[in-house]
Amino acid sequence: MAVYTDVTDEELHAFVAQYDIGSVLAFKGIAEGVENSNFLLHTEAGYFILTLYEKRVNPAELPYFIGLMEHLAAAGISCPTPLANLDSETLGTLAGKPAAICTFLNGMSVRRAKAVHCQGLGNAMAEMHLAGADFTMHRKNALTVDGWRPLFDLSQDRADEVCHGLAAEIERELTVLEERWPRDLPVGEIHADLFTDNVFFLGEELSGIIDFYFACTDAFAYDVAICLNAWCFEADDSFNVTKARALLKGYSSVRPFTAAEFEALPLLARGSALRFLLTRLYDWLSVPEGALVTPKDPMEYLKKLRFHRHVTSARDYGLALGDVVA
Ligand SMILES: Nc1ncnc2c1ncn2[C@@H]1O[C@H](COP(=O)(O)OP(=O)(O)OP(=O)(O)O)[C@@H](O)[C@H]1O
Ligand SMILES: N[C@@H](CCO)C(=O)O
Repeated sequence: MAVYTDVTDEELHAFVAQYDIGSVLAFKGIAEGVENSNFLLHTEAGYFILTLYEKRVNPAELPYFIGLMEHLAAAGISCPTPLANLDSETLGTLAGKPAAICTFLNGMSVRRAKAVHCQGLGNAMAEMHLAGADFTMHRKNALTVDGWRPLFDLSQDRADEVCHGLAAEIERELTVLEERWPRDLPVGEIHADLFTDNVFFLGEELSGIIDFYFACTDAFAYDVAICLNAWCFEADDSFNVTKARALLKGYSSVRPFTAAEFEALPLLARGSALRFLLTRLYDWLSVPEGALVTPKDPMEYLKKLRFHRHVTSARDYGLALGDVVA
């Protein structure tokens, strides 16, 4: 469950009174999510999401996340828009935590994405990348190649409890990726956690993107690689090239890939698989006794990583050089 902080009626009313959204009609905690406390807020002006930022979000980075959502929303991207209060501030304090109220987005995440959803995702991701081009703030990606080894150090000794030989396999992979990681690809603001639970659809139409709290300044194609992993594998771990082709076509019809991005895609997909393997491995080994959270399966990402290791070209993902590269 993701309500870590209790908010009293008095605190809530005083907080909402700082905004021009009328008085509170209803307020309830949202169970989904694990990072922050989220509440559905109904006021005389409509529905909103109230978020209290919990300990894994660095308060110093909130202006970047809030600013990026504001910027993208103003550019026409369907993402939560932070509301400014009567003092023109988008970030306040509630129950001792940094807090913001954002617009509510209609739609639902899909349990089983179809190719048409992947195509819509590709379109929207490319539009988001283009819309971020004139955003002036930047944030280093803490979870790219330079951050993986320190993260691995935290789990290395116990990695083989999850799978025999895992520590050695990760060590070999890290060595390869540190050596070959591409550093000269087109960069900009990326979402970096565009999993199915963060994308809403109304039927087959994409209606919104949420949860920008891993967003950072990094290679656009790395965001694409994250999505290949999160959207294009089936429950039996097989890769669905039809979905991948739809995702890549959807993306490149808005923002064509460069030749360097085409070349780098298999390596970026390996790196992205390793990134989620490492964070999941850490979380798996760190679940406190009796905790209610179910950690996500690190092995899913080991299997994805092994798949990409055998990919020799982005053609294997259904991307045709002649078709899409500018
Ligand atoms: N702007 C929004 N409009 C509608 N629903 C939203 C919005 N923001 C969040 N939600 C709802 O709240 C849930 C949790 O939000 P979110 O994924 O941002 O939380 P989190 O704790 O940061 O998540 P995570 O654990 O995925 O990092 C979402 O699954 C969605 O149901
Ligand atoms: N999307 C991440 C968790 C939240 O960042 C994962 O599936 O491992």
